[in-house]
Amino acid sequence: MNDLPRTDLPGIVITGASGRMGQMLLRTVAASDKARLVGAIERKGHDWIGRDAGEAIGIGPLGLPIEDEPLDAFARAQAVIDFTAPAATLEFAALAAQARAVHVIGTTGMTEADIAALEPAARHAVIVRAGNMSLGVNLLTRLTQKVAAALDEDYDIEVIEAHHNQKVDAPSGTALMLGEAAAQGRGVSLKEVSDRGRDGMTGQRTRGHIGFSAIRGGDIVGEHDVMFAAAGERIIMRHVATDRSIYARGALRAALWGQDKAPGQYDMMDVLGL
Ligand SMILES: NC(=O)c1ccc[n+]([C@@H]2O[C@H](COP(=O)([O-])OP(=O)(O)OC[C@H]3O[C@@H](n4cnc5c(N)ncnc54)[C@H](O)[C@@H]3O)[C@@H](O)[C@H]2O)c1
Ligand SMILES: O=C(O)C1=N[C@H](C(=O)O)CCC1
Repeated sequence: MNDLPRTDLPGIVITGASGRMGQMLLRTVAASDKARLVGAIERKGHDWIGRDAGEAIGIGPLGLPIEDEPLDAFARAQAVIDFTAPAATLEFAALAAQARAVHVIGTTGMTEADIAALEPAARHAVIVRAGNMSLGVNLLTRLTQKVAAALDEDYDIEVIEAHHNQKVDAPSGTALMLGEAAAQGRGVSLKEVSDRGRDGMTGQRTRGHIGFSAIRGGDIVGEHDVMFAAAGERIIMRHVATDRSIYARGALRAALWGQDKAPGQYDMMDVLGL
């Protein structure tokens, strides 16, 4: 047990505490007057284990040591915010369900099989999962669906994303969310119309397909364009993230929103009422 003051505010555990998002989430929850930090988790063997989470991220002592036993931490939490990696997220889903804690999943790069494997956990606890937790991207997603529904296949849909050079998955979770929304708007299955990784003699573009391109470089936080390209005109809708706090604020909002919901799988559209 840590020596944080006990209050009635929902207790939150952050997994992947040393990561780019883990650190931003620790800052966001520590500064919030709507929740309190009750745990910070890293993988076994990480050199931050045992260090005070606040000192490790440079905001001063929080009285919260970084731990490597997730279930112990989840048992004293009302929510777990998890931006890590697919294998870790599957493990955390089972443990969060055991603890009946809301599991907010920001992790991307999950396969269809990974997502299906969340279902047993969602029978016992609330899971909120989204490839992007920001208000702006979720609005763009809804707009994309509406524009795709309004236009026919004379408009070629392309999703272009750019991220930092440490990102390990492509297309980004956000790009897939946007592509899925475009496919839904058109009334087609993304799986059947998705064009990824064009290279070499690809032949002409297939009418009705949705294309994806990924740029990786430097410290780009996250940029997404949805392009509707037709003869004589192009509509381009763009979201540019300049600070990871937009994702952390969305994740905290999801953790609080989930407190009185029935077990099941939800996304940020549910949280934001979009
Ligand atoms: N949904 C969103 O809004 C959103 C926004 C930003 C990033 N992301 C996603 O979040 C994930 C993390 O991104 P990042 O930039 O913070 O990556 P990162 O590599 O900086 O951090 C990941 C952290 O997870 C930790 N981790 C891995 N396995 C673990 C385990 N078994 N137990 C405990 N900790 C473990 C790593 O040690 C690392 O500290 C990625 O999938 C990324 O795409 C999603
Ligand atoms: O930095 C990342 O990694 C991000 N991942 C999410 C994605 O894959 O879309 C959200 C944007 C930042």
